[in-house]
Amino acid sequence: MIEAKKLTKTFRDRKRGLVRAVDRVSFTCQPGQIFGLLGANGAGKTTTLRMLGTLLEPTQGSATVAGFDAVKQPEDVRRSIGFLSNGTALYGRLTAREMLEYFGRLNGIDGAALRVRVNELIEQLEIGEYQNGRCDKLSTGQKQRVSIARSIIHRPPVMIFDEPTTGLDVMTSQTIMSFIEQCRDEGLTVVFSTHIMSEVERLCDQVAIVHHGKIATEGTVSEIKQQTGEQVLENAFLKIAHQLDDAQR
Ligand SMILES: Nc1ncnc2c1ncn2[C@@H]1O[C@H](COP(=O)(O)OP(=O)(O)OP(=O)(O)O)[C@@H](O)[C@H]1O
Repeated sequence: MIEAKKLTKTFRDRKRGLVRAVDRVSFTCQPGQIFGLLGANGAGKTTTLRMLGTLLEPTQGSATVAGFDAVKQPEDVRRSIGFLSNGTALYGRLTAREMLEYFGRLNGIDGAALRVRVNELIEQLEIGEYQNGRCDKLSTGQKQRVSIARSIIHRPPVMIFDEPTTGLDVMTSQTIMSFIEQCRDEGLTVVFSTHIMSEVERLCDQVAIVHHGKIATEGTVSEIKQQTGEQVLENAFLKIAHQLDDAQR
């Protein structure tokens, strides 16, 4: 489970002064649920996910991830999560298989257990054909499959996806979305960020619309449509964003 309580992050920016990137964001995501953060560029999605993933410390507020406090127990949180963004790096000189073995060892898996887990992921994600190819020679889609396998090798109970399909073609995006669904079906707690409406419609059990660092509204996709009186999620999103902008003027 993930519980964010009034998570806040301010950055000191040379040009803009103090930037409140995330402003008192609270939400809960249960096991077997996909929670989506939907927002435009600069809304604060990545910063929120990075705080959950212990990559950034909140200025205020707190978060519990898989029962551990993100500030006080960062090691435990890191062991309990898989983090996938579209920039998740692979080491070019390693083969796909070596890459998975390497990350398995980093996560304390070794010997026969490591072989079994790597083989399982190679089969599940259809990496077999290019498992012995160097990562820098793989196509974007192939790399993304290896990145997925890498992020989940230690069987974390929580998965965090930061705009995982940005810049990918339709086929690769479909692979990622199916994988996100599979995580949910296996009972994992899944949080992901996106600005793509169709992904939210397909995947999210619960969605929060993030605008200028704040959660503007939260609910199921149909609740948000109903709230705004809009049939199309994009229109509902725009309406909420405009209302918030008007209120701030
Ligand atoms: N290290 C930083 N220093 C200063 N400002 C930052 C820093 N990181 C993020 N910001 C600012 O915080 C705000 C939120 O950024 P964030 O990357 O979280 O948004 P996002 O919703 O993920 O956007 P995108 O979809 O473009 O990735 C933006 O105004 C951004 O410029």
